Amino acid sequence: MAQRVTVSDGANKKTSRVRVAVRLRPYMGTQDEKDEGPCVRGLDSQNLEIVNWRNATETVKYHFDAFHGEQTTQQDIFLTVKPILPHVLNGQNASVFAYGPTGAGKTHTMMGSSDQPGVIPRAVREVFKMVKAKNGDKAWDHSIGMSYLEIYNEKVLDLLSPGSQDLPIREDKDKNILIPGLTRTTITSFSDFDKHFVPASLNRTTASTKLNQRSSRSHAVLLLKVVRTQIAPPHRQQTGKLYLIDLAGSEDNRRTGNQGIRLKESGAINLSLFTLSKVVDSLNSSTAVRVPYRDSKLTRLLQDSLGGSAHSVMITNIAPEYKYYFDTFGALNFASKSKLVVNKPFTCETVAVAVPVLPVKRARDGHETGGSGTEPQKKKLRDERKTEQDSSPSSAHFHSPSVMERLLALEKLMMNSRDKDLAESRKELQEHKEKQRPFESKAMLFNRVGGERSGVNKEPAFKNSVAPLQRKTSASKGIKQQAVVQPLQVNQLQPLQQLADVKKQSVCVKKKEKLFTQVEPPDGKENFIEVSWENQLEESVLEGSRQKILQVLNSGSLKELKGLQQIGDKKAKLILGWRKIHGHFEKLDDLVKVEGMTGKRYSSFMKANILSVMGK
Ligand SMILES: Nc1ncnc2c1ncn2[C@@H]1O[C@H](COP(=O)(O)OP(=O)(O)OP(=O)(O)O)[C@@H](O)[C@H]1O
Repeated sequence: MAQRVTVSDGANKKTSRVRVAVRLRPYMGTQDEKDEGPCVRGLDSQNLEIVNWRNATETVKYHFDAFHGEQTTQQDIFLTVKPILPHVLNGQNASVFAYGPTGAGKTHTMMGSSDQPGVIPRAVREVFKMVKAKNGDKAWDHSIGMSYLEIYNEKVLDLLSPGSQDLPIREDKDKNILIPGLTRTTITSFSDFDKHFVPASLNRTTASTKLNQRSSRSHAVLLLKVVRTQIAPPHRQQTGKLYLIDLAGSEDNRRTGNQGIRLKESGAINLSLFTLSKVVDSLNSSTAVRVPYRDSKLTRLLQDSLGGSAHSVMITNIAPEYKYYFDTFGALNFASKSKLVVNKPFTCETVAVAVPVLPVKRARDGHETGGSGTEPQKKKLRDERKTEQDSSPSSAHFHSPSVMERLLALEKLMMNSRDKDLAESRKELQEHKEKQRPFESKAMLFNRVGGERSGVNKEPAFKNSVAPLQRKTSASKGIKQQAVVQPLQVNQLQPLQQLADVKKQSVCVKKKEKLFTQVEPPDGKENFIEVSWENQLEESVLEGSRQKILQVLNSGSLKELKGLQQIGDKKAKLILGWRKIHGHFEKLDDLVKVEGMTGKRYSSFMKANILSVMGK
């Protein structure tokens, strides 16, 4: 019976980090109508930089296990993958996948062409070569089987048996992932493989989108199973699996022009890619408790071949043209959460024209089409559609002026005008409250909000304190902004100071998280509370309000966002910009990741908005 081989270098220690390489495809004039030049460039074999959209005079620098520039050959890419292949012959599992925006070169990297074969044909050839070499010792017999499937709209379809139904993914008692009913063809040579692989590839679902004439609409997964059987007794047998995956491209439907079926495909693609990014994050994080393999078919399939004892290489494909800027930025952030902002000018020609206008333009576009669609859960996907349909009522909900809104606006006014007599303002507030008996209990809560805010008064008011977009003029500010980003991998070559900055960033995150639940200490004056104001509300009411706020944050237009309490024009744009890069807010707490939204402001924002929602 096949046994699972694990590699252990300590109890419960994850042994295999996902190795990340980035490949920059050559600049294509045809993809750049405005002739703006590249927005990203390599620095050396591990580092690259991309123009900072917030400040065109700066670049954001990334470090990876490997960086492959525009001149890279298919063989160079294969050499990044080659080291993991021998493990498959030792009964271990491995996976290689190409990730990146649509049109950035994933299929070119994985499949290639007849004159420039990609990772898949090269890896298969190499496996045969290794098996041949091993067969020389006569101790083990090897057999190789191939399966080939696509995951299309969250369905597992057999590419070697077109027309088959959605196949189930199961796990056996040894935690091996199996797909009952999936064709497995024994192959004895590379030409044998080619004979099956080429026609089966034509079965893959592709379609033309605005960004790629032949865009892959599914994740194509080639599985090689190498079974190694000991010739002499006790005839031990080991099975190693190699997954070679050409992922569908992450998509921004504002630019693909996707509608109807394409849009549905896109939702499924983005969902699985989002889950994949969470899985990779968890695997590379020392603190993650649960790896969310089960959240998509793709990651479920890869469960025994990605992370744990398996060996994985992710090739992130990126494109240099400005029109891919946000896709590239998103892909790089997925590939490495450990980024460094440096105050170093990029070449003037490449930054002068496009960057500063992009965020605003795209944020507006976002509302017209309902966002990029990077949804964390299937449920959210459904919710998103529902949200699209419900968008007007939702907007009305947050725009209809209410007593609570007016009360809160009054309080905001109080906070904004520092010179205003506090006692007088409170008197005014009290008058409003008295007029509205039905809201008495809520108004009491509001008073408490005001109490907590008495400490906030010492800080600039929200509207006036939103940081301008071009604010990264010092290294310290840059680092502060990254505080919301968890490092994916530690850059061994980073100077000590930079490593210290990364550490600082985690501390910062912790502090912010604490603020969410902490009740601010009394300031010795009036209106302070000892217990969390949330405890005063019924949980279901609170949850309902939170959901409404989250819905607006995730699908609201600029106008709808501005309808939220304490969200002005600048903050609304920053939220839209954040959404564009990172996808949706999974939870409300994620709002602190938006520039300028401190833990304190977040607490205040939540109170104001929950009360506002309740007051309607
Ligand atoms: N390194 C490269 N050198 C030359 N041409 C490339 C390179 N990478 C990609 N291309 C070309 O760019 C175009 C888009 O590439 P490809 O289809 O591989 O993108 P993709 O990321 O797989 O897109 P999708 O996700 O939409 O399937 C193709 O015409 C391809 O030949």
